[in-house]
Amino acid sequence: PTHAFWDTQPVPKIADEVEQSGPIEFKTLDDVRKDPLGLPGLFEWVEIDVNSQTELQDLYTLLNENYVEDDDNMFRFDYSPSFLKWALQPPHYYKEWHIGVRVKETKKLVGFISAIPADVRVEDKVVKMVEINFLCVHKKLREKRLAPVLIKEITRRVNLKDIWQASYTAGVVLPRPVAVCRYWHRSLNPKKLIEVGFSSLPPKMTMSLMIKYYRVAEQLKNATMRKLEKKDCESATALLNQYLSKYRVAPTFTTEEFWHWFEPRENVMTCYVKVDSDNKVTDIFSYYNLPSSIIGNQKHKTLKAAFSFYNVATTTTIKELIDDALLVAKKEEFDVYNCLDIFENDKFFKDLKFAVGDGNLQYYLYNYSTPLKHSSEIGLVLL
Ligand SMILES: COc1cccc(CC(=N)NC(=O)c2cccnc2OC2CCNCC2)c1
Repeated sequence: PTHAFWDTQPVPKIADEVEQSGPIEFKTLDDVRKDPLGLPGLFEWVEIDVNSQTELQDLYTLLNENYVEDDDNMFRFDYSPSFLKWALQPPHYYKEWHIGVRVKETKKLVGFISAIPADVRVEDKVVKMVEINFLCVHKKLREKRLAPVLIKEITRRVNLKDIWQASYTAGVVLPRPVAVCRYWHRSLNPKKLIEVGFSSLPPKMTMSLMIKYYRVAEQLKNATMRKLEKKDCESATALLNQYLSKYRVAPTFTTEEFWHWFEPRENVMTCYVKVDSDNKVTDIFSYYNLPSSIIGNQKHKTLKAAFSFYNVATTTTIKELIDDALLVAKKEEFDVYNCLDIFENDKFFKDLKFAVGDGNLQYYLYNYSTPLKHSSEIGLVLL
């Protein structure tokens, strides 16, 4: 059976045509098991305490060695410990939602899944939900049906907090995508990208021509853009929430949540703003730092990648804004700047010399049916 597990879950069938948006099943706390799901005898459930350096390091190592790879198995995401701590501890997080599976005897961490709270509007309804991320089973334990157990256990623990919906992304097609998105890359260090096999030298192109072609601007188009500061938060949050209201699927942020997600954090989050004469934020660009291990390359160990986060252009154009993001990312020594074709991103791909990637990223909602969206109707970014 293609989807032995997913056909048992409250998600729309692949072929479903839905009209109205809304929950698929209705359960109450009484319907939720109070005890953890059963695990095969060798394994035990643990809570990963991301405030513990050693447990955070265990999580880092599990993901560094066993998490998502590109389709050609040349690269594997290499989330840093400080990134993971940031991603897992937004306001109102629960430590119970940082679930690990360890081998009883050796205490080796062999599985993980996480949830964080998020208010996500779907069409005209704000849904209290969680964002599921970092589902990972050790390479040596694949095909043992561990992932369905991790998914059921995180679902149970989220339900215990009276939350019944979730959002998640995956490179694979499951029942049933809310949107199918393409990813696009903008070379910043073409020489290295060609050396590691991320990009190839087009025919008739020389390396020096390639370097020249991808050279970024010398100066910011928006000369007054500067790093976000705490004093900007109120107006930046209002600006972002207002901007996101035009998308069919988008989060809403409190000022506290905004500051957690956008405060500049070295090697994790970069956020620049432009303010008007009243010191109100009018434009924002932001990206997160997600390197990838380069599998089997002796000269280069790591691909430095910036991933576009949330951007708002009101006194400039999105093209000029992202041009400035590229300049700052180059200055921060990133090799590549990655985007999905969500928001209005397809307006700048060509002019800013992005190249389309070789895969798709699907967006999903759990226990919530809604008509399929075009990628440009998505205003939600998962880490
Ligand atoms: C270049 O190194 C890679 C290492 C692992 C996977 C991929 C391909 C891939 N799967 N890319 C994405 O999912 C992706 C491409 C552009 C923007 N965001 C993305 O994913 C984000 C959001 C979902 N969680 C992972 C990071 C590339």
